[in-house]
Amino acid sequence: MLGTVRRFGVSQALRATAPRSVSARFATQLPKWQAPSALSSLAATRSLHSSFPRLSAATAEAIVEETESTKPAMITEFSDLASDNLIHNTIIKNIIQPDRMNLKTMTEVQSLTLHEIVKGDDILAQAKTGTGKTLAFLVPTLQNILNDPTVDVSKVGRRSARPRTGPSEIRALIISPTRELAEQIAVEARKVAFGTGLVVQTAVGGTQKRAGLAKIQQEGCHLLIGTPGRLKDILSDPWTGVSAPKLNTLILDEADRLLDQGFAPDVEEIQGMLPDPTKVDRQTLMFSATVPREVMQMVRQTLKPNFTHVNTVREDEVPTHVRVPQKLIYTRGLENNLPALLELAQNWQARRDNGEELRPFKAIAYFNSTAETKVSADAFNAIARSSEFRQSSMRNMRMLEINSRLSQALRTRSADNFRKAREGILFSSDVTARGMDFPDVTHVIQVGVPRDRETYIHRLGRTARAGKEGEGWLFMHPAEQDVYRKRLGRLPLKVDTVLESANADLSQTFSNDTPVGKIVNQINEGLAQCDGATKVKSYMGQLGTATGNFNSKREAIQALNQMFTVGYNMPTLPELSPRLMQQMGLNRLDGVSAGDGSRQRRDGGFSRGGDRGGFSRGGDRGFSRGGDRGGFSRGGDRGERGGFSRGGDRDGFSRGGDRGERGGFSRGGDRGDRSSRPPRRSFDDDSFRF
Ligand SMILES: Nc1ncnc2c1ncn2[C@@H]1O[C@H](COP(=O)(O)OP(=O)(O)OP(=O)(O)O)[C@@H](O)[C@H]1O
Repeated sequence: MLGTVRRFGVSQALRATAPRSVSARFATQLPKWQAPSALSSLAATRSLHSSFPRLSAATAEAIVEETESTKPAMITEFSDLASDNLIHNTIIKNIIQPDRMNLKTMTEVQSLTLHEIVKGDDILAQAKTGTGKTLAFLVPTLQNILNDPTVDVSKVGRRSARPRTGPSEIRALIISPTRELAEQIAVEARKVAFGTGLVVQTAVGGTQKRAGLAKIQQEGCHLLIGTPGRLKDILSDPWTGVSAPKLNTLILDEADRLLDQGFAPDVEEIQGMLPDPTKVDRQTLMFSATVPREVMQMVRQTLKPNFTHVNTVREDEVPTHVRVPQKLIYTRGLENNLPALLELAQNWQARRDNGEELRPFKAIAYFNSTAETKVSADAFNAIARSSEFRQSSMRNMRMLEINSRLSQALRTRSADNFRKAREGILFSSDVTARGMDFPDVTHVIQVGVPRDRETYIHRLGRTARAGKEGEGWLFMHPAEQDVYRKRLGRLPLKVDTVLESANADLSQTFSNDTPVGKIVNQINEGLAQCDGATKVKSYMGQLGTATGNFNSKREAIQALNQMFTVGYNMPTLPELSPRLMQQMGLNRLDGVSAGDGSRQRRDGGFSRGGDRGGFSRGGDRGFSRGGDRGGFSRGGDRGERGGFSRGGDRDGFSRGGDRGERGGFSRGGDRGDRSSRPPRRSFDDDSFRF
């Protein structure tokens, strides 16, 4: 991958040119400003908040070793940040006041980066998911803007008056890989900046560009937060009047994602639109829970040579929270995934009903293909509408769906509803895998082996945040075993056999007399109410994932066919066009249904009720057009990536006509240079569609 990324030249564009020494401080090389006095308060802090990731013993030891008496003491309490005017009183109040953010003690990553950022250093910060990285970069960045004498916030507090800022007053820019994350960061930033006069704005895809621009023009902007596509769009368009000639700080949240080949070209272009770093000094901050080795080199080329590397995940540590139990469920077939998911929810609820003190079941189920997300959400929604469910103790569970195929309004609504929900399941693609801070998620369930280790870690990180407990589950077909080992490496997953329906033979007929039979029948009824076309899309979507994940293509096809006929109860398999079969290397495989889709059309196409199957809506174009996206097409947002091939072939690989896409299988999308990486991604790949 590095080779590819280097070709894009991001490092050049990103590099600040001020002369620097050549020392980067790494991992446990902790802030030089740490003084021994901090350790007593440290111990007190930890005893108060034992489960929250504060400074670890190893860190503390390292701190003692690294201590230089000339450096200021490390601060661990937000209230102490007022000393030496380090952080503006208004910001501190916003953070600590009970009626505001109500936070008291800084997390490890916050303590370890604050001084360095205020000092103006470039930083790479790696800390586990849910440990407060957002505030770690927001607080000092907002403070730095306030410290800038050319920033005018003199009209603060006067109701009608806005501070004197225009669209060209942007001092800091935060790039986020997803829209939802950008919005979430903005909400947090506005809380921190409240009453300071600093103006925070967003620029994210899927929203009305004109309305967003008008807001920036009317209200001005000091801190802009956005997604790569929209940022590029507005910064490159002279008619928007939005530019950043005084920009001093650039922040890449989920930095490894933004430096990956999918986003790197956009990030590079955005850099090119910012002031020349030889003329306007620029600080660059990178934050993520994961920094794979490949990206590390890229980071080094990107940051100033003496950047500070704060890594709160020890080298010898698995970068998932030890306190998150992670369970591996082998499923008999792909059709067992949904029954197993329902059983998991029911088991939890039954324990609650029996008086165990458990939090309400609030889960995110991650799928590797968008269409599978939809089928699953549709089936569970149908179940939730049944009278049996509505009379059960699970009746308050919300069944929500989020993926890039939904309009931005629906995505936002789903995210908001899930945030507010006390209990429920969010059926999600990877659009929520990074950074999203949904409160009180008790379970993260990953259906199928994810594309890479980082994805596993970030998805898992949606639970057990800010010191809370949580569980991780991975549902996996036995034929994914090899890829599981290669891709995920060392992780603390334990095989669990508690879910009976995961191993049931679903080709049998079940009576409602047994718990498993009841679950299977509920799922069957739910799936029976799903659109046949959606099921075809799900098959097609999973075709790419399964052939990439399974030990062999033959096993993948068998498993998919079984899921389609037995699980989805569809009588005829989707036909694959000769061209598609050739491209996927499926030509000589038994079980592949070759054709042009006429069988599905003859049989009734997109009938509701799920018993007749479906194929393509319009004429004889094969699987889907851009809008349908039956698995291979791409579409939706600007800035999306991935998919299969480019070039709009109508046998199922068409692009959705969106702008700014790149990558994909045919264009080096198999990351051949990441030898340990999975070569394939789902064809209706969602995590590239932000
Ligand atoms: N010092 C603190 N004390 C208690 N809670 C905190 C503190 N700082 C942040 N939080 C809360 O912790 C939660 C997680 O924070 P945040 O979303 O910034 O995590 P993150 O490290 O960025 O996670 P991810 O890697 O998933 O993006 C948020 O709800 C946030 O409000």
